[in-house]
Amino acid sequence: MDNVTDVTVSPCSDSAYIKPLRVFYKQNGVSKTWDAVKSHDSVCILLFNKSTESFVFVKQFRPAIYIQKSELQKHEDHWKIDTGKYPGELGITYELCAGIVDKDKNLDVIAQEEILEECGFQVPLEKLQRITSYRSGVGTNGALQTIFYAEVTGEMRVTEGGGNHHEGELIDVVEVPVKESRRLILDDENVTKPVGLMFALLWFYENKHGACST
Ligand SMILES: Nc1ncnc2c1ncn2[C@@H]1O[C@H](COP(=O)(O)OP(=O)(O)O[C@H]2O[C@H](CO)[C@@H](O)[C@H](O)[C@H]2O)[C@@H](O)[C@H]1O
Ligand SMILES: [Mg+2]
Repeated sequence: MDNVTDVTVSPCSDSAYIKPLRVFYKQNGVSKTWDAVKSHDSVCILLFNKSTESFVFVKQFRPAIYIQKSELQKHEDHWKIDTGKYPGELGITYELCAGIVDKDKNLDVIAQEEILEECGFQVPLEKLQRITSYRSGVGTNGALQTIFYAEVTGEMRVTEGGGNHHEGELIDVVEVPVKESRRLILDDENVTKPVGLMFALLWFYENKHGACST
């Protein structure tokens, strides 16, 4: 998964996923500009495996994280990244199972599909608990992310998960015991993770303490 080579980077103006835009506006009569990215909303799911008393997370290579942690070297109309100096592991994250809202379906249905595709669990819709929603960023991308919680068991696992291979998705499903989650994931700044995952763990510790024996 972290065997990432031949990295080149170019400007992007025709994406199916994001639209970089410049916003011109007046605030209290003062002219201003702001550069922002319009993108899809998303859903994510905190999965708790009752059979193993573990959280189910996904690990994957995230190009957006990788380029932030690397140095871009200009080459004519594009950039290169020296993967000897900046190995692919820099872009590996721990995340909640998640997906973009790019279909005209209810959010819980999209969440259900992502759980199956990425983690291999068949979860009935009524088992999905909507926790809340928040803005995933405020500076450049203010897309809405809705977070769900679902308890699963070993019997609900129908595939290995791993993402949609036709879309090139390469995902490792990792189970982290609740007892070790604070130390392994939450407290360790060397684990690259989005804030939604940290929020989800704190929400669980506060609201689902009785869901396991810890
Ligand atoms: N920018 C992009 N460039 C190229 N291909 C892309 C792409 N975004 C998605 N894809 C394609 O769509 C596939 C499915 O992606 P998902 O629906 O699982 O969204 P993802 O979890 O990556 O990000 C979603 O969920 C995370 C986790 O919360 C949010 O941070 C994020 O904004 C949201 O897109 C990817 O495997 C890839 O093929
Ligand atoms: Mg995803």
